[in-house]
Amino acid sequence: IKKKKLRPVVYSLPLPLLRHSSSRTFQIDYDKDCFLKDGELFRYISGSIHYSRIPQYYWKDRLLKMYMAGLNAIQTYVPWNYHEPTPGHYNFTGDKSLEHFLQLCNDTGLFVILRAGPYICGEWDMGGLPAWLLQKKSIVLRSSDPDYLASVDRWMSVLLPKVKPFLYQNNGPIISVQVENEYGSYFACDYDYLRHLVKLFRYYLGNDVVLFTTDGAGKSYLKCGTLQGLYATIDFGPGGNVTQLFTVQRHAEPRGPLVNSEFYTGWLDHWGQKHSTINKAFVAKSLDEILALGANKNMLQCALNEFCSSKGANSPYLPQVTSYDYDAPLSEAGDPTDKYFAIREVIRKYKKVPAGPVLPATPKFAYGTVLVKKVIQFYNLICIKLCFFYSGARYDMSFGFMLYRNALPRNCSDPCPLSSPLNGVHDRAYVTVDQVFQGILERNKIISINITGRAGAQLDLLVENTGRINHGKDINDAKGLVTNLTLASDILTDWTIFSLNIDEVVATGHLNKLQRPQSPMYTPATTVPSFYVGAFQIPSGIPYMPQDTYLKFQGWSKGQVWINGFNLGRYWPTKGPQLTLYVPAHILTTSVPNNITVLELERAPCGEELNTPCAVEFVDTPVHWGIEFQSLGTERLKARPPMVGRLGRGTWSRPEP
Ligand SMILES: CCCCNC(=S)N1C[C@H](O)[C@@H](O)[C@@H](O)[C@H]1CO
Repeated sequence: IKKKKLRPVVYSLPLPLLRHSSSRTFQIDYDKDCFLKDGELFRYISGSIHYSRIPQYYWKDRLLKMYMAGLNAIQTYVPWNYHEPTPGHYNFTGDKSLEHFLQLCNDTGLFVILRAGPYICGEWDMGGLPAWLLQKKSIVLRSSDPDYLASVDRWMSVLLPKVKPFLYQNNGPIISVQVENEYGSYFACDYDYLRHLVKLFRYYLGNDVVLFTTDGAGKSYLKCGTLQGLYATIDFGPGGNVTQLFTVQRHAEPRGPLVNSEFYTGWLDHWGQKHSTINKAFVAKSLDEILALGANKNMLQCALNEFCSSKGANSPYLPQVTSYDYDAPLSEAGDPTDKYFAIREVIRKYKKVPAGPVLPATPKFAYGTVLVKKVIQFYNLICIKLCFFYSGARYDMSFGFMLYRNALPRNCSDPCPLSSPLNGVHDRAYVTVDQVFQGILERNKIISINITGRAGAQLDLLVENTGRINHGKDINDAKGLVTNLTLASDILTDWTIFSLNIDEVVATGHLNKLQRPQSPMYTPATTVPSFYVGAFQIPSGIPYMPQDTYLKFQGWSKGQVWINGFNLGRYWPTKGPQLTLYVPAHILTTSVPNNITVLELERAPCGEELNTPCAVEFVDTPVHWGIEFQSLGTERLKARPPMVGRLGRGTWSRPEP
């Protein structure tokens, strides 16, 4: 039999990197209190950039801008749930190609400080831990819980072998790897867990790589966050006494380099709170003090975006906004700000800053108003094949919506109270009876509403996950109806649960083909969660088109939006402060009309009953500090005064461990 010629199996390996180990070294010198790179004193001035929040299309642009700022390193988180969305299934392709990102850092001449988790915080859903861990209701996250550790072991057996070829010792850019994240701020204080992680990281990465921890600049944090064999670093923002703050690090590390792993150049935003800003001069002054001490430092340099819905929340429950603007030196669109140039001038005092022009802000284009029309109410989606029936099984939809359906067990011609006595709506439930809107139940805020309907009428609760708590003891943040509801004195049971991945529905393009309302039960009410679709053509032949833009929802309430199937995230202008969504150019096209799909959950400013057309608007400047009063138009909240909070973290007092 003719031997079948075996074709070489070609793997899509990342760009070639010398895989063999080299003579390169990166170490800590405890005599000279510094890092040594190939035996020479080395101090890093690093900037945070989260590859998981930037389309691959823009990685090079952002990295070059960070390089031109004078940084010699970047710091990035690896969100576990970004790469293992369901147990045992991994994705490191496209915008998730960590290896490609690491190669680009290498090519750009930037070293990498890799914050490998398994927990990362980072205003990311559940701090990067996958929601499917919560299928074990009693799991103790970030501990020696055997089920948690088994999942961590499996995840690290996939991640760390991918990381190893990119270590500096192997001719890669990674000079150090962070284990866990601010563990000292967590209640468990489980040293066996940290020991387990050290063994795991050493097993896969070897004994040469510098492993470190990061904790708030307080002895109480270092107590449970540090471990022998992991170099202890701290984080603090501007406004403190840097010499005094570094004495805290010296409690854990009497010798070795001073390191601030998170110097806050801005701060995070929550829906309904004022936009956080920190004055650039304030930042520059503190940065100067830190660098004058010879310390190593990482700062949040590059703002980012939360496409899809991986945004986290803080406790007491406050979901974070879609944009990770953070008032960072590089904006969410990658535009250098005044703060960027102020920081660059400080760095110039301590090291050579690359000559040549800084890459300019990318051009933005205001494509103008685009009409959209209502095509289907959310509940009618259930009949589309993408729906799933979950007969009460504990299914924690990682992202998106769950629909809970029941029949009214009693006649509520006179209003009956529908309540969540144990505050178990996680996080917002849009309530209808026979498709007639009744109201909204909201975690921590609205735990009872009155509803009306005849016995046996169809009660629907569309439950929205607005982000899992990513910091502190409440990160076991399961979603859906996590405790019973009552209708008057009845406990409602036997729900039919639909868990719908809206991204999949939108990606089918089916909604954009719908020409008119799809159901005899269709009501023109503008207050039932509904999909609106539209399209707009960007003329071809115009140089440099398409360009970045921002999408504005004047008069809309709350929802999500997709363009050409790309999930741009949540809008919530009635809460603010973010009033526009960044739209990166690469999701737009000039060759065919661009599709817009809007899921408005509350009230649209348009429709038959209002006799007004529905529209959204593409503008060329972002608004991060406003709020949209439905009737009153836009009022700009006064920009927040520079925040000087404890540890420079703004007004948030860090929860004690
Ligand atoms: C209000 C609590 C904020 C918790 N987060 C804190 S302290 N931070 C430290 C944390 O390590 C980092 O990932 C970020 O989450 C940062 C805030 O941007």
